[in-house]
Amino acid sequence: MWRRVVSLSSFISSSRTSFVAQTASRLNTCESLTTGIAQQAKGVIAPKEKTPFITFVLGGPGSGKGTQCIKIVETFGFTHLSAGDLLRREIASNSADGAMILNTIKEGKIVPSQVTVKLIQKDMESSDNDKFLIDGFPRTEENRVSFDQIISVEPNVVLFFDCPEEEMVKRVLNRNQGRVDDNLETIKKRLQVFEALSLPVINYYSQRGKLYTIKAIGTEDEIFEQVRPIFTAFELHAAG
Ligand SMILES: Nc1ncnc2c1ncn2[C@@H]1O[C@H](COP(=O)(O)OP(=O)(O)OP(=O)(O)O)[C@@H](O)[C@H]1O
Ligand SMILES: Nc1ccn([C@@H]2O[C@H](COP(=O)(O)O)[C@@H](O)[C@H]2O)c(=O)n1
Ligand SMILES: [Mg+2]
Repeated sequence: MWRRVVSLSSFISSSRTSFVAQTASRLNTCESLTTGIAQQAKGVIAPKEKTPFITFVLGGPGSGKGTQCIKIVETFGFTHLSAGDLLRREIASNSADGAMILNTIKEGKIVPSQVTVKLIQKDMESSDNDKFLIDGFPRTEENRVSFDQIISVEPNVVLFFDCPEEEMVKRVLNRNQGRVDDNLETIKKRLQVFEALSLPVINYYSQRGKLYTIKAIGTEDEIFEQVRPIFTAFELHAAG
């Protein structure tokens, strides 16, 4: 179904096969699609566009982003795209960028934005959902600008899991998932990168009124009770 719609979407979009155009085409029903496309091709009606609902999920290493994303997906039906997981998937698939990504992650540094944004874009475009949690992104100002240029959609919500450093270190060292960056040396570097490069992005969204800060201490359920009303409010808003 998605493949067919993608190929048809080239009729809708004029010069660039944008995410919005592809999303718009997905939102048409199969039946109305053929008629709609034909009418658009003749210039009778404008393409129906629906912008996806985007949540960026930010916080230091081990602050609990991935853990809370699982709960948000279960409760609110988002699609979870973890930038770190997408990069690890590239390493595992032995892609051309795999070795570069592995070295960057081991060093606790940030992978060039275009690489990460293209991976996010690919998963967004192949999803039937229009609600995305983009976890661990944007980590830098360069990430943010690159997303803006390539995907051209503003986030609706930016969550910031604010966790004390010593708690983050403790959680990462206990994580036990075999990650190459879960060691004290790399964690120290990741914390430095977070402070120097990610905090400015968090401040950027705070100034634009998009930031929701969660106190990321306590049990997983207690933390989720701070998250829940944010999305409930958006659901009510959409319904009302
Ligand atoms: N509230 C919590 N209390 C105690 N441990 C937690 C809590 N939330 C998550 N954890 C545990 O802490 C570890 C790190 O959590 P998680 O992987 O969700 O963090 P993250 O922010 O995604 O980290 P990273 O940026 O490194 O991917 C995991 O082992 C997780 O089970
Ligand atoms: N936007 C991003 C996100 C991640 N990375 C690299 O992956 C590492 C692990 O990320 P997690 O979100 O799983 O913690 C991270 O330390 C970076 O090396 C990135 O470059 N850009
Ligand atoms: Mg994570």
